Amino acid sequence: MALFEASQLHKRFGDQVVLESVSLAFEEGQLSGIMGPNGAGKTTCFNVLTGRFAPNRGTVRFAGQDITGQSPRVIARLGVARSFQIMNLFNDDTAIDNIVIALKSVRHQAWSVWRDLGRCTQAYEEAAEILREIGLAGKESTPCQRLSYGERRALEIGVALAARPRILFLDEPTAGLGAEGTARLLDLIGQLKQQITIVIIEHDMNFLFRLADKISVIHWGQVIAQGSPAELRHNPWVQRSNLGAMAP
Ligand SMILES: Nc1ncnc2c1ncn2[C@@H]1O[C@H](COP(=O)(O)OP(=O)(O)OP(=O)(O)O)[C@@H](O)[C@H]1O
Repeated sequence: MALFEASQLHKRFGDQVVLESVSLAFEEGQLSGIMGPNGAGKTTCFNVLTGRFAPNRGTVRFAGQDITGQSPRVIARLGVARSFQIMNLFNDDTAIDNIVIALKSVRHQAWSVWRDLGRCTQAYEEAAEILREIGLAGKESTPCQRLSYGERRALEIGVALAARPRILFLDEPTAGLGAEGTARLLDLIGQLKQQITIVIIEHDMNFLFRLADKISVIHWGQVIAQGSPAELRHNPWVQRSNLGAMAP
């Protein structure tokens, strides 16, 4: 059984059907990619999978449990983390404080404990370890707004990892990154995929084809193609979109 499964999801906004019937399965330990044209419904799909919107029909299961229509908070607590196209960081706080605030051990504490965080060395050690994992060792005390754009994108992933999730959803992680930043992120996510199940929406096909174990193409509110990068290379739709050339 897949770690995370969506079955026949249907989502409409008023009269506009965005997801007609989308079924997806993400296997534990794999990196799954989602691609498709602009406006195809990829972010809406993430929003339904992670609880921001309830589907009109269909089911979502995580680790064998039906989580359809549960709130983002409940779903996050079960071990599902996500990042957004637009970054969600506290710009005035340091890199390490952004991580500390998001730590599972800290979030579950009372506010009085949070105020005493300056003395909570264990939380800071855990956060420093996450900063090392995402390649930001040495930037602990740097205010978030003084980090480069690429460093902030990495920090956002660190914030998601701070919840120690079982599955991580990343919405267009390369957005706004140049070639060098994208190459660094490729290395980072390549390392993270050894430790955690990851699902990525990505427009950068080269990036996705190099990282993903499996890719699903969403178009017209449905999954129109699915397979490994090598399998997708032979898919007629992918070939027409001139994406097949990027498969290994
Ligand atoms: N909260 C909402 N209310 C109404 N319509 C919405 C809402 N969220 C998304 N939509 C519509 O759903 C459609 C799909 O949008 P979505 O952002 O999911 O596509 P996408 O595939 O992620 O696009 P992109 O690749 O450009 O990010 C769009 O027409 C959008 O306007």
